[in-house]
Amino acid sequence: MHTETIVALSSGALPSGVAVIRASGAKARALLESVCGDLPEPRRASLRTFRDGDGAVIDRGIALFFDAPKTVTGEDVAEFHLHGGRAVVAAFLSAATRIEGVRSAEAGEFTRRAFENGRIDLTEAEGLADLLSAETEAQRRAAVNQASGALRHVYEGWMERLTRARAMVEASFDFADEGDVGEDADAGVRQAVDRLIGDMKTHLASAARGEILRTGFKVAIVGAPNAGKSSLLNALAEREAAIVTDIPGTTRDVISVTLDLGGYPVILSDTAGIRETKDKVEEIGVAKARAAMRESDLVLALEDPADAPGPISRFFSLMSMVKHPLGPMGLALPGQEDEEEARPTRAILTVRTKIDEVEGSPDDHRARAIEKGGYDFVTSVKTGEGLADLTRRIADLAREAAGDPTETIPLRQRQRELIADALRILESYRDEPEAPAEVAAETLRRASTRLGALTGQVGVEDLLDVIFSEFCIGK
Ligand SMILES: Nc1nc2c(c(=O)[nH]1)N(C=O)[C@@H](CNc1ccc(C(=O)N[C@@H](CCC(=O)O)C(=O)O)cc1)CN2
Ligand SMILES: Nc1nc2c(ncn2[C@@H]2O[C@H](COP(=O)(O)OP(=O)(O)OP(=O)(O)O)[C@@H](O)[C@H]2O)c(=O)[nH]1
Ligand SMILES: [Mg+2]
Repeated sequence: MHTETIVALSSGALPSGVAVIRASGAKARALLESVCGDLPEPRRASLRTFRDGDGAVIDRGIALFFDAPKTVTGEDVAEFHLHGGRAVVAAFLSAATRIEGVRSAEAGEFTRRAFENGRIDLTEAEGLADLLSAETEAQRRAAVNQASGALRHVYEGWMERLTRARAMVEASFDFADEGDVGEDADAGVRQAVDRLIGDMKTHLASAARGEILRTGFKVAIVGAPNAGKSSLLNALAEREAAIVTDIPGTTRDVISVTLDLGGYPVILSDTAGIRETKDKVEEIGVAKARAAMRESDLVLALEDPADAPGPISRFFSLMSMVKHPLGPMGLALPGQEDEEEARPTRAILTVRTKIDEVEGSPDDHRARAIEKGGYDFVTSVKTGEGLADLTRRIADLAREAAGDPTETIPLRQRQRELIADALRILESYRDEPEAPAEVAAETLRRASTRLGALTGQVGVEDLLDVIFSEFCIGK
């Protein structure tokens, strides 16, 4: 139990309509009594005049008292809803921290107390951090799922199964000279551990998809100089993010914008036109373009009507630059199956740009261009043709790659490493069936400390500072 009471502004930037100040700890009652003149009835919004230590009025607002232990932090909690002016909040915080035993909260300290008092586990705290930083609908849905205990449930289930297996191994010490009983128990434990290994592997594999919710679905726009790459980026981003000129070789650096497409975070990168060049700056740009292509989940290969090679030859020359290409049909190419840690979707879409420069009715030349070249899309930033279709396709691919946000698990590196560690240990148990029971018990114990660290049950003390500093002050 903490002796100090913490207080902070929990609502957003000032000025705001209403500012919410929270306090947590043993002095929450004293704070309420001092500021409001009385202790409001628990869990009822009460209108009060807030006064400082000298009795001067700070503001008139709503006060709330939540009595421990069934509160968000597990401690007594006070809330004050004030008018959201900078000076109002400053005066209130200064009056509050003048009370003995009350100090300003550090980043994430309310959540940390909730964790330390067992109100939430570490995966739920991490889910809350994700919820606060969620910018798209899919990110929000995944985060609220995790903050509500979806991962906790999975990891506690694993822990329970492992604990049962350990109990049986430890019990088998006593059966050492009773032959049959010990062997039956041993077979049961081995089967249980095998199943656990299988479930953990499935979990890690589906987490690889969820990672796209964290990093964004990466799309690289590539093509020859002047193909209309920067124009397309600007059109999709709906702002002038990249310089556009009629001079081939305008773009040198990779220019990225983050979009919300159908609720999925998409990072769209404009790159330098790829060509042989003697210009040192442009050459570096071309190298960066190739790197961006390799790191992307989707490549948009652009060609304008002046481009000679045509989409198919270009497609095949692009393939040699992409690490794990999937054809436009989503088929993996032979000998280039995804590595385990690689992202599931890699695709190339060919785009014919500047279709407005071609004579004829829009419908005619779309039909002609698709027939002639087999482009996936024909577009014009002048008329807007094809842009909505292209955007929809990118969003679809992002959704396919990331999976359903209520099921995908955007694991953190910390979690992935702990699971991989526990897996390695369990596999070493599996692979040494002749090991003495004492050794087996020790191996399983080591695996269980890794699983315990996932939910924060064990061995995370030095990690907590890192995890909770991710939050803002007041959370
Ligand atoms: N004004 C305000 N709004 C807020 C918060 C807050 O602290 N203050 N929250 C801050 O994050 C979130 C809500 N989270 C909360 C989670 C648990 C409890 C709580 O008191 N739980 C008890 C009692 C449940 C009950 O009475 O039904 C419990 O779970 O035992 C309160 C808020 C979002 N909105
Ligand atoms: N008519 C027409 N012109 C376009 C279209 N898209 C781009 N352009 C023009 O084509 C020229 C090149 O466009 P950019 O977007 O700078 O081309 P880029 O591929 O980024 O070129 P680099 O950065 O040099 O590789 C500019 O003059 C654009 O105005 C289009 O859809 N229709
Ligand atoms: Mg450009």
